[in-house]
Amino acid sequence: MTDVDSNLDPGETAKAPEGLVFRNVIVHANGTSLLNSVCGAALPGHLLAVMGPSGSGKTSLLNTLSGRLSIDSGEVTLNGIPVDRRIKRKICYVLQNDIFFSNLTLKETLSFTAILRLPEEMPQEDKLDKMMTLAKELGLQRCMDTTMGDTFCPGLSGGEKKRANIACELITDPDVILLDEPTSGLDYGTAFSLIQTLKTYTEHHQKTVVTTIHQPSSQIFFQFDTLLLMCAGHSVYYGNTRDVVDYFASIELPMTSHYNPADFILEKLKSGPEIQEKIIKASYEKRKVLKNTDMLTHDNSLEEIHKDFSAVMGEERDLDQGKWKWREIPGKVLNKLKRKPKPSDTVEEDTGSIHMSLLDLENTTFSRRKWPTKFITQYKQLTLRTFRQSKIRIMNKFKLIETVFLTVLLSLIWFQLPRIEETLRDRMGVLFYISMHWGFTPLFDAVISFPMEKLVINKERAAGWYRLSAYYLAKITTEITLIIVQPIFFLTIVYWSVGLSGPGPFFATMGTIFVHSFVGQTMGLFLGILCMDMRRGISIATVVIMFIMLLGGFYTRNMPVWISWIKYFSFLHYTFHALLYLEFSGGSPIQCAAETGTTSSNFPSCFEGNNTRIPAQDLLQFYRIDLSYWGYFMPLFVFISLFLLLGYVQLRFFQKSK
Ligand SMILES: Nc1ncnc2c1ncn2[C@@H]1O[C@H](COP(=O)(O)OP(=O)(O)OP(=O)(O)O)[C@@H](O)[C@H]1O
Repeated sequence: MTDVDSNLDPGETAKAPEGLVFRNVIVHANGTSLLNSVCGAALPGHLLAVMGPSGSGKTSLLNTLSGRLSIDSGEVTLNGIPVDRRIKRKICYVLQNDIFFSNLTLKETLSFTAILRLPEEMPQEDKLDKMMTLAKELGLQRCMDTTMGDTFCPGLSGGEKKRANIACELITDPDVILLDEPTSGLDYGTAFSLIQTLKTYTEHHQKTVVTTIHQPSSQIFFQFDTLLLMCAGHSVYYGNTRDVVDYFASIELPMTSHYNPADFILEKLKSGPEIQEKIIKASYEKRKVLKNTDMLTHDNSLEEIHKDFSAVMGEERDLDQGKWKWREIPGKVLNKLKRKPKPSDTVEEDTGSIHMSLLDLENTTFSRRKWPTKFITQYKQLTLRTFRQSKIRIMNKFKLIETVFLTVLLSLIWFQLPRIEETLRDRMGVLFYISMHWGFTPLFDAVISFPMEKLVINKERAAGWYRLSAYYLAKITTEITLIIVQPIFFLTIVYWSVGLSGPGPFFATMGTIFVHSFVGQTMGLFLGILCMDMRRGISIATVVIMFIMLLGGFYTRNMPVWISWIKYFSFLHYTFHALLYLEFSGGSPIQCAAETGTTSSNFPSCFEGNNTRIPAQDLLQFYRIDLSYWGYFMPLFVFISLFLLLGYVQLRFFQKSK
């Protein structure tokens, strides 16, 4: 029997501790030591603040606790169970930056999150009820119809956005909530109110909350129950927040009066290598002294136990050498570590039933599934969201003005082109222009769309909200739907104003332009994914467009044979030739050029025979349109499949979501 076992009361069984416990965590990345033997614990109903100077390892610790950074040695457990892939889902991580789609309202953002992140089995009304209750609890009910906004368009305030960020994570009812500097960028009043809301929520729902914090005011500082101080990757203090000043005094670093304790601590931690070394050394000394005392067996106050925790957990080697193990802590001590009393007996209120139903679901299918919702739900929701977000980019009033302007301009420039040999060049020009415009506009739109969404998608993918395939498919369907509206208007007017072939070829031209725009869009998406940076994407897209345009068949009709194969890489070549095919093989015939002293027809059937009209076959032959319409149309589908596949592979395997 171990020393600790002998302290167990009859009938009391040793249990694993509740909450998030981390012991002797060592983490390296790229040859740098990020965390050195870091210890601490976050208990249900308590707010744990992680403080330290910039670069001390606060974010690294949160990344480790959330499972985004792997540990080299040590242990992280939740309710006694090592944090693995499954347990990771019970931990939510509120990132420092509030990353949202700016065009959506708060209500749309939260509804989308609730529907996607809550289990499929939960009725949609319950999901939305839960979302509304949470919004109310976080004080967001007044701004539900405000857009999220960004630097360019105003929307939610900094504090509201932060609350929204927290709400998106709390919606799944996680056991542990990790927050990276939730008060950064907020004024004192907003920061204080946010921490208070967080504290109430933590106590009310008995959540385990760990938050990093940078230079809090003394009022904010004392809202935290427990404090973990970091210095150069070491945990130099873990214990009750109120005791930290005494602790510093005990290591001969007394605080002068009228000082904010948080400022005092940070000042000390930043005041040079000597003091830092002293603080780090003292923390290890303290652990050594405390390890031999029987601190877990006497009737300590919770605060004392917190202090003892830090000492005990710092001595993994001793634990491993067999004195006693964490899971063998006597039940009577554990009871002290358990829940704080709830502030009221009616805390569950109307969330209770939803909370319960969620727990029931947790224990059934939900916990066994990789994704909270089915593919079809994800696809539907993502399509709706992408539609709302993208429609402002693709269908804004400037785009509409541009389309109307070009429609009028083209209609006037080429108005009712006579079907005569002299205007063949213009006829080709208008068809080339149409192909170019409706290929390159979606290409450019798509190039910038992925880099714009990158941050949101990476955040959501890292937290496992949905399948990448659902997002990718939703993105493509939405954008192509939005993109084809404008060519319908443009073509319907320009085609008849110019006087192109006729009704049959009109519909075929429309179909060809749709598919052509789709090629442009998929190519743009691929380039956007490849670059993931708007400026680089646009530069590369410009070069690619020049290449495609040059080889499209309008400028380069007599290339040297040895290089002429290069034109097959230009999707514009196929569309342009398909449109020429439709134009020349259908509609009323083209009149031969009038014979004058200086000019004559280029077509033998005109100048050798007595034809006054150019046979369609001669026109196709003259412009080297060797394939049928379908022969030019089908390669466009090959381009679409290729770009879709390459884009997906790039996103899936080469763009990390962390
Ligand atoms: N992946 C990495 N590879 C190498 N070094 C890293 C990596 N991540 C973090 N670091 C380094 O580890 C140290 C701790 O970084 P961390 O972001 O955890 O600090 P922090 O306390 O959160 O700082 P801040 O308050 O400024 O956000 C820093 O010196 C940082 O440069």
